[in-house]
Amino acid sequence: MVKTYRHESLLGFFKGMSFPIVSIAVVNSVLFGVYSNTLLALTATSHQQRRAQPPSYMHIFVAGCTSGFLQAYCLAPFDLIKVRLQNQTEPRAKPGSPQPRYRGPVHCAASIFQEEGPRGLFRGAWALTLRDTPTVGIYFITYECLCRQSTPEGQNPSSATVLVAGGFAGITSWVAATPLDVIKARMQMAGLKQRAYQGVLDCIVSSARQEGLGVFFRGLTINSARAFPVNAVTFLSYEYLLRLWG
Ligand SMILES: CN(C)C(=N)NCCC[C@H](N)C(=O)O
Repeated sequence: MVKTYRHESLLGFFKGMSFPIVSIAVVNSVLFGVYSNTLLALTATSHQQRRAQPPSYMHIFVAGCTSGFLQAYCLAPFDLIKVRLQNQTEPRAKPGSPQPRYRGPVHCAASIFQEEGPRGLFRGAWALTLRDTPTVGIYFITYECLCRQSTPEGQNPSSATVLVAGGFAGITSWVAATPLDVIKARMQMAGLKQRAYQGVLDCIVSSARQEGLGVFFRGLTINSARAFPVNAVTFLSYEYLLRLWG
């Protein structure tokens, strides 16, 4: 954080943000939409009825994994652009300093498309899918379990319960996701400077060989620290919007 601030000023912390702001709305719509509609298909109960007839944890896990799998493909191109922009560490445009490779998210998308074709925008998508499918299942199971434990039978959880359950759902799922999150980011950065990997397994094995097993927990603290507030607010918005419109 100190180096980023010194080297790139406060703006360095908001690198690559314009795209996730736009994309996270689309990705969350797919994430929560697929989750809720898969649960509807599995249990024939709508969001409102679920308090009275709570779905089984197996159904919640299956619905969560289904939504994790489908949202990963929507997320992949946006996530690639975010990672490429965040990993540009050249200082802000100073005369004489090397210019960053990408001028912004649109230029980044166009450059990847030109240099690597449309498939280039899905670099790391397989690692992202492996990361998100099981962990989004864990995400929703943790949320539903914590909500049920703190809410009387058949009632809606309070705002405080939703915030705490959502926050811990975020932390739990990101602890499980961090190892593949590290691999995903390496796959996305590969082919830029260092050699591209032969696949996810090659990336896992060579990363472990060169840097030891600790490499899979790089960024765990920061992932968990941000996951609590982000997902607390996400679930509160989800619950209230559905009650408003449900
Ligand atoms: C561990 N993973 C991948 C998840 N829990 N994904 C579900 C939503 C994550 C949320 N948009 C966030 O940025 O934390």
